[in-house]
Amino acid sequence: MEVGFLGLGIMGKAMAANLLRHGFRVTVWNRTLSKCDELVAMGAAVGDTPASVVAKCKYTIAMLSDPSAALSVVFDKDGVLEQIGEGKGYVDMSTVDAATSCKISEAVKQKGGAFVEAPVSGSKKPAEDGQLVILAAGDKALYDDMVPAFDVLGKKSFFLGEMGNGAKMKLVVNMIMGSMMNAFSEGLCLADKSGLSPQTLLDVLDLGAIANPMFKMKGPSMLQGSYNPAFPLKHQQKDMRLALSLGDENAVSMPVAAAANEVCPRPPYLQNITTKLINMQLRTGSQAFKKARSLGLGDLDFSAVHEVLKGTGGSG
Ligand SMILES: NC(=O)C1=CN([C@@H]2O[C@H](COP(=O)(O)OP(=O)(O)OC[C@H]3O[C@@H](n4cnc5c(N)ncnc54)[C@H](OP(=O)(O)O)[C@@H]3O)[C@@H](O)[C@H]2O)C=CC1
Ligand SMILES: O=CC(=O)O
Repeated sequence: MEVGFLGLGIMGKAMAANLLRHGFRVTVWNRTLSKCDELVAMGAAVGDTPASVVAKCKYTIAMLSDPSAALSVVFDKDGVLEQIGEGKGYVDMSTVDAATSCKISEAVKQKGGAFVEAPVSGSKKPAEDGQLVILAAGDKALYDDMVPAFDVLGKKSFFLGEMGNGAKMKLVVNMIMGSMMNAFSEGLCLADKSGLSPQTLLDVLDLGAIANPMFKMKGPSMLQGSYNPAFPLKHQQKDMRLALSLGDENAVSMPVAAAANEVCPRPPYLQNITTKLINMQLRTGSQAFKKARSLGLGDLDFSAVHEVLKGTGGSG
């Protein structure tokens, strides 16, 4: 099977390499073209532009940073839309909001092509190991065509129905993950400040009902203040922002997610007012992931939010 692959960041590079290792013929493109070299050494071909990749390949996958990148690669000059058409499929695996997926879907369909959104759960290591969880929605026939590729990239694919459901599911998952990371970081700080060994806390957590791969993998490096990026903090902050916006759209109050993002001590005059007002303050106020980005930590792993929560990153 031949596929195009647009976007060779942390995830895209690992995913394209995996496809190559499993015998797929892959044509890659990346905005910074030099990042294609490693894939070429593994046997990939290179396209000069997204349009040229789509012209060559029946199926093209994208793995890009955010909604603006996803839209740019489709709609800008030399973009996907210039060559998509009858008999071709486009699969965007980036984490974006449902509105972005729907906009791309409509444009691709108008040109006669098929579109599937397929964001993934799982980070750099699962991408390298083909252990992602794929959250797809949209054109079912294209989804079925892509199953051989999804089987290489992931351990399980979900087809979630209408366009936008993949994006929404991914944002719900990452909203939970971002809140958990904040709670975890606070727990490490609390253990430390109250005279307990944070390492012993990790051991205790790992044996109990809330043991999970994220605590196990990130905990030891957080204790060392080491944040080599697997999932960049700037992307987690984007996901919190998009998830909170999804909450707003659906009138779902999410005080935990909002509070987990918050870093400013609440001023006393706000402490006794209604939950609704507090939520407004949290959503418009300084937030932990935002604060971390503003301190220049956006390219580190998202666990670097720990620096803000423990105060060394300079809390607001
Ligand atoms: N890392 C992770 O653990 C996971 C990430 N995700 C999601 O997957 C997506 C990719 O993540 P990841 O690989 O970590 O991100 P990276 O930041 O490592 O890579 C981002 C990619 O997007 C490209 N890009 C950014 N802006 C533009 C633009 N305007 N036009 C064209 N290309 C652009 C970059 O190109 P260039 O090299 O030129 O900068 C790069 O190829 C994100 O949506 C993220 O939220 C999902 C699950 C896990
Ligand atoms: O989006 C990030 C992940 O780890 O999943």
